[in-house]
Amino acid sequence: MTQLDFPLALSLSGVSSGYNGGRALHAVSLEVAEGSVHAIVGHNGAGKTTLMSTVAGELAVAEGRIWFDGKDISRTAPHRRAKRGIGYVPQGRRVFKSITVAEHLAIAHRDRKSEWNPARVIDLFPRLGERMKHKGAQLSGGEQQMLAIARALLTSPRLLLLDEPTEGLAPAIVEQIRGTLGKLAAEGMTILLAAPQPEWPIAIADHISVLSAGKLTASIPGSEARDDASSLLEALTITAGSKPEEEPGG
Ligand SMILES: Nc1ncnc2c1ncn2[C@@H]1O[C@H](COP(=O)(O)OP(=O)(O)OP(=O)(O)O)[C@@H](O)[C@H]1O
Repeated sequence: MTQLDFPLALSLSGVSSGYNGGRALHAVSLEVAEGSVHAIVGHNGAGKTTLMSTVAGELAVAEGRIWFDGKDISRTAPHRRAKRGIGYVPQGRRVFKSITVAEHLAIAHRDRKSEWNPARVIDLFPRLGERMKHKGAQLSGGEQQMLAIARALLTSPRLLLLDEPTEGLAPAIVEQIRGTLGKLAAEGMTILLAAPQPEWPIAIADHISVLSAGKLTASIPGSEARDDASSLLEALTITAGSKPEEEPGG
């Protein structure tokens, strides 16, 4: 699939954002076609989380515009973006330690008429079905990640944002998460995900972009990356160790 074959689900135009008046993201322009998987790869500190939380609305857009489903959501509050169909799986998972898997799912499943329900997410992640009475603190990292994705799916998103969903997980679990995301993508879910390296996303991505020091420095179709990932790896190598630009007074 090329970016032009399908309508756009998400579009960023010259988006900058950051912390304490400074910028960690610099004029990022990005298009995610409906039903496609777009992977953002970049080293630690490249700005992946900043980008994801800006799209989710947790971080304000300082410059530029974000469109979702053809509407300008640049100033839309996070809960309204969620209502419009943006599901966010943040880095670190944000699973509650003291409540059970069943309770997490019940809380997330607010809209009884939605196309996703606890039975459907358990179908996708059978392991969660076996851990329903376990509290967040008793879950492994992989189970917490599954729960974080399940919780986002229960909001019936049309765009799923995943920030480093395989961070710290064993290879077998990474494979499982990749398989599940591939399945969701095959069912038509639009996915924007962030990862430090292209290794695992390359198999499912329709498009891969490199983020470095808050700027997009390379962007190629997934099919091209699967044939030859050298340009991506080169972009990552060139930018290894580069630091985000300091803003005066930032
Ligand atoms: N809460 C914060 N306050 C101030 N600066 C921050 C904050 N969070 C991130 N930064 C800075 O913004 C820049 C981008 O960080 P960000 O977390 O977006 O990168 P990342 O690519 O997600 O890295 P990682 O892989 O380590 O999560 C870094 O220089 C980081 O130090």
